[in-house]
Amino acid sequence: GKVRVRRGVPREHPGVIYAVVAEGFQKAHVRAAACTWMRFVPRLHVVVVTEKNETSGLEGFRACQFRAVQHVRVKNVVDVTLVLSHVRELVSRWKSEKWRGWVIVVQAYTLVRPQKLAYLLHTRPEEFGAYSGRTVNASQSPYLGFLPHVSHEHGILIRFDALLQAQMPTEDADFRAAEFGAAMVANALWDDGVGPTSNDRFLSSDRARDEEENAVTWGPLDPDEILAASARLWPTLRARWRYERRPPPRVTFAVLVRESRAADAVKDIRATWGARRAVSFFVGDDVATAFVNDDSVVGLRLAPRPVIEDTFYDASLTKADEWNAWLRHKVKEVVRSLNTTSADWVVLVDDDTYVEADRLIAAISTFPNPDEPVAVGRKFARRSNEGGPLLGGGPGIAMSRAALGLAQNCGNFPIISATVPGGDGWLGQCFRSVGVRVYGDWRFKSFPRHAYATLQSRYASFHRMKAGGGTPHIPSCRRPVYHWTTTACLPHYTIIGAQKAGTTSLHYFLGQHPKVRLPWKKELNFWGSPRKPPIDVGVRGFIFKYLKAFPPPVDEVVYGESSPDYLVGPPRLIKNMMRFVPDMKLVVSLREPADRTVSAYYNKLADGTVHRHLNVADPRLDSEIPDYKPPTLDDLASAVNSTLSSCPDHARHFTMLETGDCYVNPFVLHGYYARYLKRWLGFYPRRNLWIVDFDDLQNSPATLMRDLSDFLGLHAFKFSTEHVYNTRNNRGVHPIGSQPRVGGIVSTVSKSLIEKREPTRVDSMTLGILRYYFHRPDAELRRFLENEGFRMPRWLDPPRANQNQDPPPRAGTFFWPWRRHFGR
Ligand SMILES: Nc1ncnc2c1ncn2[C@@H]1O[C@H](COP(=O)(O)OS(=O)(=O)O)[C@@H](OP(=O)(O)O)[C@H]1O
Repeated sequence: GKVRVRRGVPREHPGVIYAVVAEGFQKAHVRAAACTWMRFVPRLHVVVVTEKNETSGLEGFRACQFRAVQHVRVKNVVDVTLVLSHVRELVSRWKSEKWRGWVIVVQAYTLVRPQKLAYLLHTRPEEFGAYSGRTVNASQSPYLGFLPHVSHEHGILIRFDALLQAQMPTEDADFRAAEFGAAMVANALWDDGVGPTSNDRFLSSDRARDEEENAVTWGPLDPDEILAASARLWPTLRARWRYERRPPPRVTFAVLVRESRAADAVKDIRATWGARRAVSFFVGDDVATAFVNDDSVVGLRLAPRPVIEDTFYDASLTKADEWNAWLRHKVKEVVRSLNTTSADWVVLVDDDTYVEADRLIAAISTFPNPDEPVAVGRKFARRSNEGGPLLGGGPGIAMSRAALGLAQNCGNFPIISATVPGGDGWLGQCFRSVGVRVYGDWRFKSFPRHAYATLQSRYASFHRMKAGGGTPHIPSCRRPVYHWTTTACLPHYTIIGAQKAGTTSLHYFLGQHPKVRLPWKKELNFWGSPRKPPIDVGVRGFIFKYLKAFPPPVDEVVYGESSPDYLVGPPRLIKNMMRFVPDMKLVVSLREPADRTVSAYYNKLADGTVHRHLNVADPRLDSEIPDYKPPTLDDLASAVNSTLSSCPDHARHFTMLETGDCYVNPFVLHGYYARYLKRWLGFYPRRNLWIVDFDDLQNSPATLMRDLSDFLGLHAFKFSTEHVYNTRNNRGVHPIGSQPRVGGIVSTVSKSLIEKREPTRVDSMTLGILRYYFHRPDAELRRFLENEGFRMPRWLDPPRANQNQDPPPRAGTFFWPWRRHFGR
């Protein structure tokens, strides 16, 4: 019954575990409520409480993709004591007595503002006591009216230590009701000396509208109200501000610019995130500002800075002192020159930081009042003891205008150690001395290491975007990736197979499109290949080995790769791809499997890589193995035939790559398309998959390319499809020898030549065996394509005329080619 279990509450949202009673609601309603809370707080720790068979509540939370969801089943969700006992048991399993956090029990029909609650608990914990909520007076309460208790409808907030101490009443069958339970809890806590604190931040629905600003919860709301409220509250911040008729907070960005790179940094920031924002640049000396003539660049006229570069963490304390002293001086001057009246908030940020300004403003606006002295940013956890409550200056320090006003009066502070950074250290000491409260916020990111995370994340700023300075140009390709070492585009499509089904032609045909960029070679085989079993791909590999294989990003282009071995890859390969590119478009070309086998065989024979293909662990070429005689196609077919007679169930057939009991060589087995396609659709949605009929590539390539580029969302283009790539007589992609050729030099032949070419003679018996072998896989493929609603490739539709007429081969009959081979 567990959903997704992640241990521990994330540091960023200290200490509130939400026990949500989600029973008897429609999924849409739970989702509306849950997704509303979660819009800005993706990492709430939620315990979903349901009765036995209830699933809609769980699904509602799942739909919002909460990171930490746990499921508790209780006999009766209406009994609050029961709910709390279970939750207590669960929480105490992973939280020790020392944990200073809170548990809040709310109903799925209670709307919550989690950030506000976290903020209040952090700033004014005394307001909540050990046990609080909206108290219900005796006359309103049908049960145990003489005991003060809080209404379960608006949320019951209990400090975890009080919950642990409380002697929970045992279940009482006669009094199963929420009020009763709440009163019993109150009673239990009361005995321990803590009564409930009445708190009007827990609002009942009828007062919700008027007191919205103060409230942390509203309840009960009926389902439609939940939907309306979630639509009303924060579909986006802008809508919310519009609804509340209050202007969004005015935020000014102050960028500390390093003198040596001032020109580039200012240009880059103006070209990217600074384009639509109020940004001032502060440079320490006048020389560096000479290049611009505008008010947004402020020269501070500081004394020339010391010549120590970047190395201050390693430098000796004396040198670090000198450097730190200069930085302190600079930050102090910047703080002094900022205007406290023109903005509600000021964000101090380094010049190698990329700011997602909307997200940053969203983060700030959870602090409603700019007249409270608060500062928000990334906390330096380890250094805080030394200097004060330190925030890292790189990813940005946001301070309210009240905090700024106070900080402007700060004087000098001594440098405590070389590890307390200069400017940030000064600010920390300053904040402490004037009583500015400092909050850590995970959205200020100091190293955006995870390229993929930055795309999907809710991070508000990314520090160290480009080593050595400047905000990088964020490419406006469809799927940009930013990383502090690079910018790139995520690939949009991959041609995953099948091998020998014209993937090279497709690859280079697509490459003709003006919007398509191909990597430096066909077949990167990055996610895994037969000779490189897929390991879990890491971020560094993804960036340096994969993204770097593509040309540098330019506007509005589409990146695509082709590695036909992916199709037959194991699940791990697909998972790797899924993790980094969850909406990759997949293109698969299908060729009549017996023809495919023949083509694959003759190509490997020409390459001298038959042995390697059959023994993936051994990279040697055929010619490198003494006395190696590659098996003939007839040999291979007969071997398959004997496997089929001893092992008639195709499901048990495997190549050596996979584990299984009945061996079938990969030349043949890779034509078992249904098996592989099903595996892919176990991960990727059907809409991401496009199936090409090889027959169309041969006969109507123009139409095929038109449909394919439609699927990839490319504008109409006239592809030249005259040439045929990578034919068996004219190998372009693969080695004739050992090294693959570089992508640019791919040999093609014109179609007319191919048509004139002498066909490779294949023994009819061999072809018969192959065709017979593929009856079952083809039937499976046909069913699969039908079920998934794909167009049938021509070789399956209409059914092959002789399909049922081929006599089934009898075991032993077809051994003659084998014998012939060895007889010589
Ligand atoms: N446009 C067109 N028309 C007809 N046939 C074509 C076309 N493009 C590729 N081909 C044939 O496809 C075979 C090569 O497939 P791949 O490029 O996928 O091979 S590989 O897996 O990348 O090695 C190879 O098949 P064989 O020649 O039978 O080996 C190519 O001739």
